[in-house]
Amino acid sequence: MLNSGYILTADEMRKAERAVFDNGTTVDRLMYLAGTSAAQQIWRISGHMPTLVACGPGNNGGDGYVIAQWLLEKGVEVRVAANGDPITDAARNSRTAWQGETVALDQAVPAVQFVDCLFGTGLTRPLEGLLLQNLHRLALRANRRFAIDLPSGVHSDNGETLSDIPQFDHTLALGAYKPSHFLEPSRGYMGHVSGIDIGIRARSDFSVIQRPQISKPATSDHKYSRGLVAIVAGKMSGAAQLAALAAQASGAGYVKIFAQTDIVPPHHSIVVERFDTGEQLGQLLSDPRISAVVVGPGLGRDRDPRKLLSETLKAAAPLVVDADALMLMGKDATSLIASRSGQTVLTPHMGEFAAMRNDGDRFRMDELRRMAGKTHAIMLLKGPDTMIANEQGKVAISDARCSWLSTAGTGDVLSGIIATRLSGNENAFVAACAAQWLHTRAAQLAGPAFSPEGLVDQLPQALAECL
Ligand SMILES: NC(=O)C1=CN([C@@H]2O[C@H](COP(=O)(O)OP(=O)(O)OC[C@H]3O[C@@H](n4cnc5c(N)ncnc54)[C@H](O)[C@@H]3O)[C@@H](O)[C@H]2O)[C@@H](O)CC1
Ligand SMILES: Nc1ncnc2c1ncn2[C@@H]1O[C@H](COP(=O)(O)OP(=O)(O)O)[C@@H](O)[C@H]1O
Repeated sequence: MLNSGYILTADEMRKAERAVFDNGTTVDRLMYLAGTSAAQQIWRISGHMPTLVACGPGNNGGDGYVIAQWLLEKGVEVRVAANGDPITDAARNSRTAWQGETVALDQAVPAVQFVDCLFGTGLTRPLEGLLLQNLHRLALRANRRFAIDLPSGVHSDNGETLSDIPQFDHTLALGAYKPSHFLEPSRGYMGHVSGIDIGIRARSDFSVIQRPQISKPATSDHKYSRGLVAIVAGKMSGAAQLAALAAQASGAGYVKIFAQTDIVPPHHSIVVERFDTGEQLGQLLSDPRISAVVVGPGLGRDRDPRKLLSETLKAAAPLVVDADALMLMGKDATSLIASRSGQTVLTPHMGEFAAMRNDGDRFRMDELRRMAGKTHAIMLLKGPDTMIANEQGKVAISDARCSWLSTAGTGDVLSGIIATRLSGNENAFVAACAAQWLHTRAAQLAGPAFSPEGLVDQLPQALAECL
Protein backbone atom coordinates (compact mmCIF):
# COMPACT_ATOMS: atom_id res chain seq x y z
CA MET A 1 0.00 0.00 0.00
CA LEU A 2 1.14 3.55 -0.81
CA ASN A 3 3.57 4.81 1.87
CA SER A 4 2.90 1.57 3.80
CA GLY A 5 -0.61 2.79 4.59
CA TYR A 6 0.49 5.92 6.48
CA ILE A 7 -1.76 8.87 5.63
CA LEU A 8 0.00 12.25 5.56
CA THR A 9 -1.44 15.69 6.21
CA ALA A 10 -0.32 18.54 3.92
CA ASP A 11 2.33 19.58 6.48
CA GLU A 12 3.58 16.03 6.91
CA MET A 13 3.74 15.65 3.13
CA ARG A 14 5.88 18.78 2.85
CA LYS A 15 8.22 17.42 5.54
CA ALA A 16 8.39 14.05 3.79
CA GLU A 17 9.24 15.78 0.50
CA ARG A 18 11.97 17.75 2.24
CA ALA A 19 13.47 14.48 3.47
CA VAL A 20 13.54 13.24 -0.13
CA PHE A 21 15.26 16.46 -1.24
CA ASP A 22 17.77 16.18 1.62
CA ASN A 23 18.67 12.75 0.23
CA GLY A 24 19.69 14.32 -3.06
CA THR A 25 16.57 14.17 -5.22
CA THR A 26 15.75 17.56 -6.78
CA VAL A 27 12.27 19.14 -6.76
CA ASP A 28 12.29 18.93 -10.57
CA ARG A 29 13.11 15.24 -10.45
CA LEU A 30 10.30 14.51 -7.96
CA MET A 31 7.82 16.49 -10.05
CA TYR A 32 8.93 14.64 -13.17
CA LEU A 33 8.44 11.32 -11.41
CA ALA A 34 5.01 12.34 -10.09
CA GLY A 35 3.85 13.74 -13.44
CA THR A 36 5.10 10.88 -15.63
CA SER A 37 3.72 8.22 -13.27
CA ALA A 38 0.34 9.98 -13.20
CA ALA A 39 0.37 10.31 -16.99
CA GLN A 40 1.10 6.59 -17.38
CA GLN A 41 -1.87 5.80 -15.16
CA ILE A 42 -4.12 8.10 -17.21
CA TRP A 43 -2.81 6.49 -20.40
CA ARG A 44 -3.47 2.99 -19.07
CA ILE A 45 -7.09 3.94 -18.38
CA SER A 46 -7.85 6.20 -21.35
CA GLY A 47 -5.30 5.61 -24.12
CA HIS A 48 -5.59 8.23 -26.86
CA MET A 49 -8.55 10.15 -25.42
CA PRO A 50 -8.22 13.87 -26.33
CA THR A 51 -7.28 15.67 -23.14
CA LEU A 52 -7.31 19.12 -21.57
CA VAL A 53 -5.03 19.62 -18.56
CA ALA A 54 -5.86 22.62 -16.31
CA CYS A 55 -2.69 23.82 -14.56
CA GLY A 56 -2.62 26.04 -11.48
CA PRO A 57 0.20 28.31 -10.28
CA GLY A 58 1.98 25.91 -7.90
CA ASN A 59 3.55 22.48 -7.99
CA ASN A 60 0.22 20.78 -8.65
CA GLY A 61 0.16 22.82 -11.87
CA GLY A 62 3.79 21.76 -12.41
CA ASP A 63 2.68 18.12 -12.34
CA GLY A 64 0.10 19.05 -14.98
CA TYR A 65 2.68 20.29 -17.51
CA VAL A 66 4.67 17.08 -17.04
CA ILE A 67 1.51 14.99 -17.56
CA ALA A 68 0.61 16.96 -20.69
CA GLN A 69 4.10 16.57 -22.17
CA TRP A 70 4.18 12.83 -21.52
CA LEU A 71 0.77 12.36 -23.17
CA LEU A 72 1.86 14.57 -26.10
CA GLU A 73 4.89 12.36 -26.67
CA LYS A 74 2.53 9.35 -26.69
CA GLY A 75 0.61 10.97 -29.54
CA VAL A 76 -2.41 12.08 -27.53
CA GLU A 77 -4.22 15.26 -28.63
CA VAL A 78 -3.54 17.31 -25.52
CA ARG A 79 -3.75 20.98 -24.55
CA VAL A 80 -3.05 22.93 -21.39
CA ALA A 81 -5.30 25.60 -19.87
CA ALA A 82 -3.56 27.95 -17.42
CA ASN A 83 -3.66 31.54 -16.26
CA GLY A 84 -0.34 33.30 -15.85
CA ASP A 85 3.11 31.96 -15.09
CA PRO A 86 3.80 29.35 -12.42
CA ILE A 87 5.03 30.63 -9.06
CA THR A 88 7.55 27.87 -8.21
CA ASP A 89 10.84 27.18 -9.98
CA ALA A 90 9.99 23.53 -10.55
CA ALA A 91 6.60 24.35 -12.05
CA ARG A 92 8.21 27.02 -14.27
CA ASN A 93 10.73 24.44 -15.50
CA SER A 94 7.92 21.98 -16.25
CA ARG A 95 6.10 24.64 -18.19
CA THR A 96 9.25 25.43 -20.18
CA ALA A 97 9.60 21.75 -21.06
CA TRP A 98 5.97 21.60 -22.27
CA GLN A 99 5.95 21.74 -26.07
CA GLY A 100 2.22 21.87 -26.76
CA GLU A 101 -0.41 24.61 -26.87
CA THR A 102 -1.38 26.59 -23.75
CA VAL A 103 -4.57 28.69 -23.62
CA ALA A 104 -6.07 30.88 -20.92
CA LEU A 105 -8.56 29.06 -18.68
CA ASP A 106 -11.56 31.04 -19.83
CA GLN A 107 -10.59 30.61 -23.51
CA ALA A 108 -10.15 26.85 -23.22
CA VAL A 109 -12.44 24.56 -25.18
CA PRO A 110 -13.45 21.45 -23.19
CA ALA A 111 -11.99 18.10 -24.26
CA VAL A 112 -13.37 14.57 -23.84
CA GLN A 113 -10.98 14.07 -20.94
CA PHE A 114 -10.24 16.67 -18.24
CA VAL A 115 -7.25 16.55 -15.91
CA ASP A 116 -7.44 18.87 -12.91
CA CYS A 117 -4.01 20.13 -11.80
CA LEU A 118 -5.16 23.50 -10.48
CA PHE A 119 -4.53 22.96 -6.76
CA GLY A 120 -3.42 20.07 -4.58
CA THR A 121 -2.21 20.12 -1.00
CA GLY A 122 -1.41 23.86 -1.28
CA LEU A 123 -5.06 24.92 -1.36
CA THR A 124 -5.60 27.43 1.43
CA ARG A 125 -8.87 29.12 0.58
CA PRO A 126 -12.01 28.58 -1.50
CA LEU A 127 -11.78 28.84 -5.29
CA GLU A 128 -13.47 31.96 -6.55
CA GLY A 129 -14.93 33.69 -9.59
CA LEU A 130 -13.70 32.74 -13.03
CA LEU A 131 -11.40 30.03 -11.68
CA LEU A 132 -14.29 28.18 -10.14
CA GLN A 133 -16.58 28.76 -13.11
CA ASN A 134 -13.97 27.44 -15.52
CA LEU A 135 -13.22 24.39 -13.39
CA HIS A 136 -16.91 23.47 -13.58
CA ARG A 137 -17.32 24.38 -17.24
CA LEU A 138 -14.32 22.33 -18.36
CA ALA A 139 -14.95 19.39 -16.03
CA LEU A 140 -18.65 19.02 -16.59
CA ARG A 141 -18.34 18.95 -20.38
CA ALA A 142 -15.74 16.18 -20.29
CA ASN A 143 -16.68 12.49 -20.31
CA ARG A 144 -13.85 11.46 -18.02
CA ARG A 145 -12.33 13.54 -15.23
CA PHE A 146 -9.08 12.98 -13.38
CA ALA A 147 -7.97 14.91 -10.29
CA ILE A 148 -4.25 14.93 -9.62
CA ASP A 149 -3.44 14.47 -5.95
CA LEU A 150 -6.73 16.06 -4.82
CA PRO A 151 -9.68 17.62 -6.63
CA SER A 152 -9.15 21.40 -6.60
CA GLY A 153 -11.32 22.82 -3.84
CA VAL A 154 -10.75 19.95 -1.37
CA HIS A 155 -8.96 20.71 1.90
CA SER A 156 -6.25 18.10 2.16
CA ASP A 157 -6.63 17.27 5.84
CA ASN A 158 -10.22 17.33 7.05
CA GLY A 159 -12.48 16.09 4.26
CA GLU A 160 -14.02 19.51 3.73
CA THR A 161 -14.76 20.95 0.31
CA LEU A 162 -13.81 24.62 0.43
CA SER A 163 -15.73 25.28 -2.81
CA ASP A 164 -18.41 23.60 -4.80
CA ILE A 165 -16.45 21.02 -6.80
CA PRO A 166 -17.32 18.80 -9.77
CA GLN A 167 -17.54 15.04 -9.54
CA PHE A 168 -14.36 13.22 -10.62
CA ASP A 169 -14.03 9.71 -12.00
CA HIS A 170 -10.47 9.11 -10.80
CA THR A 171 -8.23 10.74 -8.22
CA LEU A 172 -4.52 9.92 -8.26
CA ALA A 173 -2.95 10.51 -4.85
CA LEU A 174 0.70 11.49 -5.14
CA GLY A 175 3.28 9.99 -2.77
CA ALA A 176 0.88 9.28 0.09
CA TYR A 177 -2.82 9.36 0.77
CA LYS A 178 -4.04 12.48 2.54
CA PRO A 179 -6.88 12.31 5.13
CA SER A 180 -9.36 13.76 2.63
CA HIS A 181 -8.86 10.80 0.32
CA PHE A 182 -10.92 8.83 2.85
CA LEU A 183 -13.07 11.35 4.70
CA GLU A 184 -16.52 12.52 3.72
CA PRO A 185 -17.70 14.66 2.08
CA SER A 186 -14.55 15.05 -0.06
CA ARG A 187 -14.20 11.31 -0.71
CA GLY A 188 -17.59 11.29 -2.39
CA TYR A 189 -16.30 13.58 -5.18
CA MET A 190 -13.17 11.60 -6.01
CA GLY A 191 -14.42 8.57 -7.92
CA HIS A 192 -11.87 5.76 -7.91
CA VAL A 193 -8.91 6.71 -5.70
CA SER A 194 -5.51 5.19 -6.41
CA GLY A 195 -1.97 5.94 -5.32
CA ILE A 196 1.16 6.93 -7.24
CA ASP A 197 4.39 5.93 -5.51
CA ILE A 198 7.05 8.63 -5.80
CA GLY A 199 9.37 7.28 -3.13
CA ILE A 200 7.82 9.04 -0.14
CA ARG A 201 8.44 7.01 3.04
CA ALA A 202 7.11 8.73 6.13
CA ARG A 203 5.29 7.60 9.24
CA SER A 204 2.32 9.40 10.72
CA ASP A 205 -0.30 9.06 13.45
CA PHE A 206 -2.81 8.48 10.65
CA SER A 207 -3.08 5.22 8.78
CA VAL A 208 -5.39 3.13 6.63
CA ILE A 209 -7.09 0.13 8.24
CA GLN A 210 -5.51 -2.86 6.57
CA ARG A 211 -6.43 -6.52 6.45
CA PRO A 212 -5.55 -7.99 9.85
CA GLN A 213 -3.49 -11.11 10.50
CA ILE A 214 -5.56 -13.42 12.66
CA SER A 215 -4.28 -16.64 14.24
CA LYS A 216 -6.15 -19.92 14.14
CA PRO A 217 -7.01 -21.41 17.54
CA ALA A 218 -3.98 -23.23 18.97
CA THR A 219 -4.20 -27.02 19.23
CA SER A 220 -4.37 -26.67 23.01
CA ASP A 221 -7.19 -24.08 22.94
CA HIS A 222 -10.58 -24.69 24.53
CA LYS A 223 -13.75 -22.62 24.56
CA TYR A 224 -12.74 -20.47 27.52
CA SER A 225 -9.18 -19.87 26.37
CA ARG A 226 -10.56 -18.67 23.03
CA GLY A 227 -12.78 -16.19 24.82
CA LEU A 228 -16.10 -15.99 26.60
CA VAL A 229 -18.03 -13.00 25.28
CA ALA A 230 -20.90 -11.74 27.41
CA ILE A 231 -23.61 -9.55 25.90
CA VAL A 232 -25.78 -7.54 28.28
CA ALA A 233 -29.35 -7.45 26.96
CA GLY A 234 -31.95 -4.94 28.04
CA LYS A 235 -35.67 -5.19 27.42
CA MET A 236 -35.30 -5.03 23.62
CA SER A 237 -33.20 -8.10 23.17
CA GLY A 238 -32.99 -8.34 19.35
CA ALA A 239 -29.96 -6.08 19.09
CA ALA A 240 -28.13 -8.04 21.79
CA GLN A 241 -28.92 -11.26 19.93
CA LEU A 242 -27.35 -9.85 16.76
CA ALA A 243 -24.23 -8.87 18.70
CA ALA A 244 -24.11 -12.40 20.14
CA LEU A 245 -24.42 -14.05 16.73
CA ALA A 246 -21.68 -11.78 15.38
CA ALA A 247 -19.36 -12.57 18.29
CA GLN A 248 -19.83 -16.26 17.62
CA ALA A 249 -19.39 -16.04 13.83
CA SER A 250 -16.18 -14.06 14.23
CA GLY A 251 -14.52 -16.73 16.32
CA ALA A 252 -15.48 -16.45 20.02
CA GLY A 253 -15.09 -19.67 22.01
CA TYR A 254 -18.29 -19.17 23.97
CA VAL A 255 -21.05 -16.54 23.87
CA LYS A 256 -23.53 -15.78 26.63
CA ILE A 257 -26.38 -13.29 26.77
CA PHE A 258 -27.21 -11.88 30.19
CA ALA A 259 -30.87 -10.95 29.80
CA GLN A 260 -33.48 -9.22 31.89
CA THR A 261 -36.32 -10.99 30.11
CA ASP A 262 -36.92 -14.55 28.98
CA ILE A 263 -35.49 -14.76 25.50
CA VAL A 264 -34.98 -17.63 23.14
CA PRO A 265 -31.28 -17.92 22.32
CA PRO A 266 -30.58 -16.94 18.69
CA HIS A 267 -28.58 -20.13 18.31
CA HIS A 268 -28.48 -23.40 20.31
CA SER A 269 -24.89 -22.83 21.39
CA ILE A 270 -25.54 -19.33 22.76
CA VAL A 271 -26.43 -19.52 26.43
CA VAL A 272 -28.95 -17.08 27.95
CA GLU A 273 -28.65 -16.34 31.68
CA ARG A 274 -31.45 -14.41 33.38
CA PHE A 275 -31.05 -11.60 35.89
CA ASP A 276 -33.60 -9.31 37.50
CA THR A 277 -31.58 -6.68 39.31
CA GLY A 278 -28.41 -4.69 38.69
CA GLU A 279 -26.73 -6.57 41.56
CA GLN A 280 -27.48 -9.90 39.91
CA LEU A 281 -26.03 -8.64 36.66
CA GLY A 282 -22.92 -7.55 38.57
CA GLN A 283 -22.57 -11.10 39.90
CA LEU A 284 -22.88 -12.63 36.45
CA LEU A 285 -20.25 -10.21 35.11
CA SER A 286 -17.83 -11.08 37.91
CA ASP A 287 -17.15 -14.50 36.30
CA PRO A 288 -13.35 -14.33 35.76
CA ARG A 289 -13.66 -16.44 32.61
CA ILE A 290 -15.41 -13.60 30.79
CA SER A 291 -12.96 -12.11 28.30
CA ALA A 292 -15.07 -9.28 26.82
CA VAL A 293 -18.45 -7.68 27.40
CA VAL A 294 -20.82 -5.75 25.12
CA VAL A 295 -23.30 -3.26 26.52
CA GLY A 296 -25.66 -0.91 24.74
CA PRO A 297 -27.41 -2.61 21.82
CA GLY A 298 -31.11 -2.67 22.72
CA LEU A 299 -30.37 -1.64 26.33
CA GLY A 300 -33.09 1.04 26.43
CA ARG A 301 -32.72 4.59 27.66
CA ASP A 302 -34.87 4.96 30.76
CA ARG A 303 -33.93 4.67 34.43
CA ASP A 304 -33.66 0.92 34.70
CA PRO A 305 -30.93 0.51 32.07
CA ARG A 306 -28.85 3.15 33.86
CA LYS A 307 -28.37 0.73 36.76
CA LEU A 308 -27.43 -2.04 34.36
CA LEU A 309 -24.93 0.23 32.65
CA SER A 310 -23.27 1.32 35.88
CA GLU A 311 -22.91 -2.34 36.95
CA THR A 312 -21.44 -3.21 33.58
CA LEU A 313 -18.93 -0.38 33.69
CA LYS A 314 -17.51 -1.97 36.87
CA ALA A 315 -16.65 -5.21 35.01
CA ALA A 316 -12.94 -5.92 34.87
CA ALA A 317 -13.09 -7.45 31.38
CA PRO A 318 -12.59 -5.38 28.21
CA LEU A 319 -15.84 -3.66 27.31
CA VAL A 320 -17.55 -2.52 24.11
CA VAL A 321 -19.95 0.36 24.74
CA ASP A 322 -22.43 1.01 21.95
CA ALA A 323 -25.84 2.47 21.11
CA ASP A 324 -28.17 3.20 24.07
CA ALA A 325 -25.30 2.96 26.55
CA LEU A 326 -23.60 5.86 24.77
CA MET A 327 -26.78 7.94 24.82
CA LEU A 328 -27.26 7.20 28.53
CA MET A 329 -23.73 8.41 29.29
CA GLY A 330 -23.95 11.45 27.00
CA LYS A 331 -21.42 14.11 27.96
CA ASP A 332 -20.53 12.20 31.15
CA ALA A 333 -18.94 9.47 29.02
CA THR A 334 -15.46 10.91 29.45
CA SER A 335 -15.43 10.70 33.24
CA LEU A 336 -17.39 7.43 33.43
CA ILE A 337 -15.08 5.62 31.04
CA ALA A 338 -11.84 7.15 32.32
CA SER A 339 -12.45 5.58 35.73
CA ARG A 340 -12.73 2.04 34.32
CA SER A 341 -9.87 -0.36 34.99
CA GLY A 342 -10.32 -2.57 31.90
CA GLN A 343 -9.92 -1.66 28.23
CA THR A 344 -12.91 0.04 26.61
CA VAL A 345 -14.00 0.57 23.02
CA LEU A 346 -16.76 3.12 22.40
CA THR A 347 -18.56 2.89 19.08
CA PRO A 348 -20.79 5.91 18.44
CA HIS A 349 -22.44 6.77 15.15
CA MET A 350 -22.65 10.49 14.35
CA GLY A 351 -25.85 10.99 16.38
CA GLU A 352 -24.42 9.31 19.46
CA PHE A 353 -21.15 11.15 19.00
CA ALA A 354 -23.02 14.48 18.91
CA ALA A 355 -24.67 13.57 22.23
CA MET A 356 -21.28 12.75 23.79
CA ARG A 357 -19.02 15.50 22.51
CA ASN A 358 -18.33 18.76 24.26
CA ASP A 359 -17.00 20.84 21.41
CA GLY A 360 -19.35 20.72 18.43
CA ASP A 361 -17.21 23.16 16.43
CA ARG A 362 -14.08 21.14 16.38
CA PHE A 363 -13.26 18.95 13.36
CA ARG A 364 -14.69 15.52 14.26
CA MET A 365 -11.35 13.72 13.94
CA ASP A 366 -9.75 16.14 16.41
CA GLU A 367 -12.64 15.73 18.82
CA LEU A 368 -12.47 11.94 18.48
CA ARG A 369 -8.76 12.01 19.39
CA ARG A 370 -9.44 14.34 22.29
CA MET A 371 -12.11 12.02 23.66
CA ALA A 372 -9.85 8.99 23.25
CA GLY A 373 -7.17 10.87 25.20
CA LYS A 374 -9.55 11.86 27.99
CA THR A 375 -11.24 8.46 28.33
CA HIS A 376 -8.05 6.40 27.83
CA ALA A 377 -10.32 4.35 25.58
CA ILE A 378 -10.62 3.52 21.92
CA MET A 379 -13.10 5.72 20.07
CA LEU A 380 -14.57 4.22 16.90
CA LEU A 381 -16.74 6.73 15.01
CA LYS A 382 -19.04 4.83 12.66
CA GLY A 383 -20.15 5.94 9.22
CA PRO A 384 -19.06 5.66 5.59
CA ASP A 385 -15.62 6.88 6.67
CA THR A 386 -15.29 5.04 9.97
CA MET A 387 -12.29 6.23 11.98
CA ILE A 388 -10.72 4.77 15.10
CA ALA A 389 -8.65 6.80 17.57
CA ASN A 390 -6.57 5.79 20.58
CA GLU A 391 -5.36 7.82 23.54
CA GLN A 392 -1.93 8.38 22.01
CA GLY A 393 -3.61 10.23 19.12
CA LYS A 394 -3.28 7.50 16.50
CA VAL A 395 -6.14 7.40 14.02
CA ALA A 396 -6.91 4.55 11.62
CA ILE A 397 -9.37 5.26 8.82
CA SER A 398 -11.34 2.75 6.79
CA ASP A 399 -10.65 2.84 3.07
CA ALA A 400 -12.94 -0.06 2.20
CA ARG A 401 -16.59 0.79 2.19
CA CYS A 402 -19.97 -0.73 1.51
CA SER A 403 -22.97 1.58 1.56
CA TRP A 404 -25.34 -1.41 1.99
CA LEU A 405 -24.21 -1.32 5.62
CA SER A 406 -26.56 1.62 6.12
CA THR A 407 -29.28 -0.59 7.54
CA ALA A 408 -30.50 -1.12 11.11
CA GLY A 409 -28.66 -3.74 13.11
CA THR A 410 -25.30 -3.70 11.37
CA GLY A 411 -23.80 -1.64 14.21
CA ASP A 412 -24.88 -4.34 16.68
CA VAL A 413 -23.02 -6.84 14.55
CA LEU A 414 -19.89 -4.66 14.71
CA SER A 415 -19.99 -4.53 18.51
CA GLY A 416 -20.08 -8.33 18.70
CA ILE A 417 -17.09 -8.64 16.37
CA ILE A 418 -15.08 -6.11 18.39
CA ALA A 419 -15.79 -8.09 21.58
CA THR A 420 -14.45 -11.27 20.00
CA ARG A 421 -11.30 -9.52 18.81
CA LEU A 422 -10.82 -8.03 22.30
CA SER A 423 -11.16 -11.53 23.75
CA GLY A 424 -8.03 -12.56 21.93
CA ASN A 425 -5.97 -10.34 24.27
CA GLU A 426 -5.26 -8.01 21.40
CA ASN A 427 -4.39 -4.41 22.02
CA ALA A 428 -7.80 -2.70 21.90
CA PHE A 429 -6.83 -0.41 19.02
CA VAL A 430 -5.64 -3.37 16.94
CA ALA A 431 -8.78 -5.30 17.92
CA ALA A 432 -11.10 -2.46 16.85
CA CYS A 433 -9.27 -2.05 13.52
CA ALA A 434 -9.44 -5.80 12.83
CA ALA A 435 -13.16 -5.88 13.67
CA GLN A 436 -13.86 -2.91 11.41
CA TRP A 437 -12.04 -4.61 8.53
CA LEU A 438 -13.96 -7.90 9.06
CA HIS A 439 -17.29 -6.02 9.23
CA THR A 440 -16.76 -4.19 5.94
CA ARG A 441 -15.36 -7.23 4.22
CA ALA A 442 -18.33 -9.36 5.31
CA ALA A 443 -20.62 -6.64 3.94
CA GLN A 444 -18.84 -6.72 0.59
CA LEU A 445 -19.19 -10.50 0.50
CA ALA A 446 -22.88 -10.32 1.44
CA GLY A 447 -23.86 -8.55 -1.79
CA PRO A 448 -26.71 -6.06 -2.02
CA ALA A 449 -29.54 -5.49 0.49
CA PHE A 450 -28.41 -7.94 3.16
CA SER A 451 -29.96 -8.26 6.60
CA PRO A 452 -27.74 -8.10 9.71
CA GLU A 453 -28.11 -11.89 9.91
CA GLY A 454 -26.90 -12.13 6.30
CA LEU A 455 -23.92 -10.00 7.28
CA VAL A 456 -23.16 -12.34 10.17
CA ASP A 457 -23.27 -15.31 7.78
CA GLN A 458 -20.36 -13.85 5.80
CA LEU A 459 -18.09 -13.28 8.80
CA PRO A 460 -16.41 -16.73 8.69
CA GLN A 461 -15.48 -16.13 5.04
CA ALA A 462 -14.08 -12.68 5.88
CA LEU A 463 -12.16 -14.27 8.74
CA ALA A 464 -10.79 -16.94 6.41
CA GLU A 465 -9.13 -14.20 4.35
CA CYS A 466 -7.13 -13.12 7.42
CA LEU A 467 -5.72 -16.50 8.54
N1 LIG B 1 6.82 19.74 -3.64
C1 LIG B 1 7.13 18.85 -4.59
O1 LIG B 1 8.22 18.68 -4.96
C2 LIG B 1 6.09 18.05 -5.21
C3 LIG B 1 4.78 18.47 -5.18
N2 LIG B 1 3.84 17.84 -5.88
C4 LIG B 1 2.56 18.49 -6.18
O2 LIG B 1 2.51 19.74 -5.61
C5 LIG B 1 1.29 19.95 -4.94
C6 LIG B 1 1.51 20.95 -3.87
O3 LIG B 1 2.07 22.06 -4.52
P1 LIG B 1 2.05 23.52 -3.92
O4 LIG B 1 2.48 23.46 -2.50
O5 LIG B 1 2.81 24.37 -4.85
O6 LIG B 1 0.54 23.91 -3.90
P2 LIG B 1 -0.63 23.91 -4.99
O7 LIG B 1 -0.10 23.70 -6.34
O8 LIG B 1 -1.67 22.99 -4.50
O9 LIG B 1 -1.16 25.41 -4.82
C7 LIG B 1 -0.36 26.48 -5.31
C8 LIG B 1 -0.58 27.79 -4.63
O10 LIG B 1 -1.87 28.30 -4.91
C9 LIG B 1 -2.22 29.27 -3.96
N3 LIG B 1 -3.63 29.06 -3.62
C10 LIG B 1 -4.13 28.26 -2.66
N4 LIG B 1 -5.47 28.27 -2.69
C11 LIG B 1 -5.83 29.11 -3.69
C12 LIG B 1 -7.07 29.54 -4.22
N5 LIG B 1 -8.22 29.13 -3.73
N6 LIG B 1 -7.08 30.39 -5.27
C13 LIG B 1 -5.94 30.81 -5.81
N7 LIG B 1 -4.72 30.47 -5.35
C14 LIG B 1 -4.66 29.61 -4.31
C15 LIG B 1 -1.33 29.05 -2.76
O11 LIG B 1 -0.52 30.18 -2.64
C16 LIG B 1 -0.51 27.80 -3.14
O12 LIG B 1 0.82 27.92 -2.72
C17 LIG B 1 0.86 18.58 -4.52
O13 LIG B 1 -0.53 18.48 -4.33
C18 LIG B 1 1.34 17.75 -5.68
O14 LIG B 1 0.39 17.77 -6.73
C19 LIG B 1 4.23 16.74 -6.75
O15 LIG B 1 4.69 17.29 -7.92
C20 LIG B 1 5.33 15.95 -6.14
C21 LIG B 1 6.49 16.82 -5.90
N1 LIG C 1 -23.27 4.77 3.98
C1 LIG C 1 -22.52 3.89 4.66
N2 LIG C 1 -21.42 3.37 4.09
C2 LIG C 1 -20.65 2.47 4.75
N3 LIG C 1 -20.92 2.04 6.00
C3 LIG C 1 -21.99 2.54 6.64
C4 LIG C 1 -22.84 3.49 6.00
N4 LIG C 1 -23.82 3.80 6.87
C5 LIG C 1 -23.60 3.07 7.99
N5 LIG C 1 -22.50 2.30 7.85
C6 LIG C 1 -21.96 1.36 8.83
O1 LIG C 1 -23.03 0.53 9.28
C7 LIG C 1 -23.02 0.38 10.70
C8 LIG C 1 -24.30 1.02 11.26
O2 LIG C 1 -24.22 1.08 12.65
P1 LIG C 1 -25.32 1.84 13.54
O3 LIG C 1 -25.58 3.20 12.98
O4 LIG C 1 -24.89 1.73 14.94
O5 LIG C 1 -26.63 0.98 13.27
P2 LIG C 1 -27.51 0.07 14.27
O6 LIG C 1 -27.50 0.75 15.61
O7 LIG C 1 -28.87 0.06 13.64
O8 LIG C 1 -26.89 -1.27 14.32
C9 LIG C 1 -21.73 1.04 11.16
O9 LIG C 1 -20.70 0.10 11.22
C10 LIG C 1 -21.44 2.08 10.07
O10 LIG C 1 -20.07 2.39 9.96
